[in-house]
Amino acid sequence: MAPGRNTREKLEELREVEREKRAGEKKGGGPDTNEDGTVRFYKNAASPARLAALQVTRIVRMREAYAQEVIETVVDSSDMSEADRAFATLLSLGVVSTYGVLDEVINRALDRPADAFSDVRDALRISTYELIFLGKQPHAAIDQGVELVRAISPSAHGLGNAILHRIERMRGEFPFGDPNTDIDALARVYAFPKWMTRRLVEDMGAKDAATFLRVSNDPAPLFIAVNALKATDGEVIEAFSACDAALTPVLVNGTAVAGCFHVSNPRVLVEGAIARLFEDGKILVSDASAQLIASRVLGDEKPASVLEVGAGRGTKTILIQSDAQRRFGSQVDLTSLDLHEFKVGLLRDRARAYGADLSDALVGNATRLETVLGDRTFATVFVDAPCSGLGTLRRHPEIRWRINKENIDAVGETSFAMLCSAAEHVEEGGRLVFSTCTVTYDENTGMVKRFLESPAGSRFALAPIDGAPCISTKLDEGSPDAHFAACFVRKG
Ligand SMILES: C[S@@+](CC[C@H](N)C(=O)[O-])C[C@H]1O[C@@H](n2cnc3c(N)ncnc32)[C@H](O)[C@@H]1O
Repeated sequence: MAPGRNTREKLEELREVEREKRAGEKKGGGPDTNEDGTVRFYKNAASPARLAALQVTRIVRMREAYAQEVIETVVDSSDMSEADRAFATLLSLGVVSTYGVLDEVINRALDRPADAFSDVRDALRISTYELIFLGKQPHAAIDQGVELVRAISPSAHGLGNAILHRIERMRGEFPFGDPNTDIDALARVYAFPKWMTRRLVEDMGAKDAATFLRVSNDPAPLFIAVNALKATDGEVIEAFSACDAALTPVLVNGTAVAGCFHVSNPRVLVEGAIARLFEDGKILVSDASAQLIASRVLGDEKPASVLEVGAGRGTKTILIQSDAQRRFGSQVDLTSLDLHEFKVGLLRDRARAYGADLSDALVGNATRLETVLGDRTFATVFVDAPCSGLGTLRRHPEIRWRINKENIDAVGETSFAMLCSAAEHVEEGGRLVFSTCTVTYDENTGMVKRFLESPAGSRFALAPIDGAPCISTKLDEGSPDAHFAACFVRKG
């Protein structure tokens, strides 16, 4: 998860910021904005796909929203042709993922970076993306860019024209250095913040970091999990093959994950028979690495009680119960906990819909679990920790520009405190499983080391998973997301 997102307070705060920005930009001659965040454009000749991308990227910027969610409301539900919807999606995701680099390029073309206020920048980013990252013909990209500027601020079209021509003249110099020797140029090529690129190279080594950066810009593959609480694998495979869609079993790090399948054609999910599998709670969408980790939480023997900390909206809760059903023939006694009441509400609804039993679903701060649990202990405690989410950038391309070093440190502190607090609630001989969906050393291997060296961790030993010290899935072409998990056993 991206740090600190999705709370109602945060949304309210963002709306307030947006109202203020709207008032400020209006004074500066900006366009009228509707309540849903869309802009009322001035007369222009920009193509529908580019205008839609402008709406999406502006809303993502102003509301700090996830691009995929805005695309669903602005693009997917529009009456544009399929080709236009695809182009609008390509532009929207491209712009939000390359945001900081586009701004750097635009700034290089400006005498003073403040010369283009934020609404005009939204328009310029689209054409700059087309020129720099899509290698589009200058004629079309610049003409359309000027129209986008006109749609936002008719008086700024001359400025827009001048800036885009300057960018076109400098594009041969991009990435302004040799990516093989200059880390800032490497960051620009793959559109990552420079500090993050340096950190990834330090943590992973140059070769793995370059693969990670490259693959993070690919479209995310689609995986489903068969919910063994409601369906069999055979039934689901048959339903897909009746729709002419093959399901491929998935190996993650060379290990088979029961009930996990790759879907090669995402469009098939809206087919009647497949949509019904979702409605009936027989399948759910979940990354294959997340499915692998959920299937390793319970260990070889059915535990008498399980506590899941950081349960969120309950995807892994459902997967854990589905795994218990598959392997032990019945569900486990499971208590879940999350900080946010609205997530716990969603978890309860989803658990019911998917047939997953909950002994309890608690709201509480897991850095101080004793305030909610007293001295209760469990045979297995699973901490699905909040993290920087860098392993999931293909699904949330915009978050790389929202995270900073301080966020990563802060979320790491929360995660460490959750792990130490959870350790107090593991029975003697019990399991403590820790997982993240990120790749930084401090949040993964460094966290394991830090925990084992801490007073809370001194009573635990690292227990291998599938013969390895931990699960660490790496990004590669077509691979699942990069996740991490480690398992500790409480010494007697
Ligand atoms: C990686 S996400 C969980 C994803 C979830 N397990 C799933 O499978 O859908 C981490 C979760 O930790 C929760 N969290 C963050 N800080 C917390 C805290 N101090 N106490 C309890 N939960 C917290 C977040 O609300 C978030 O839902």
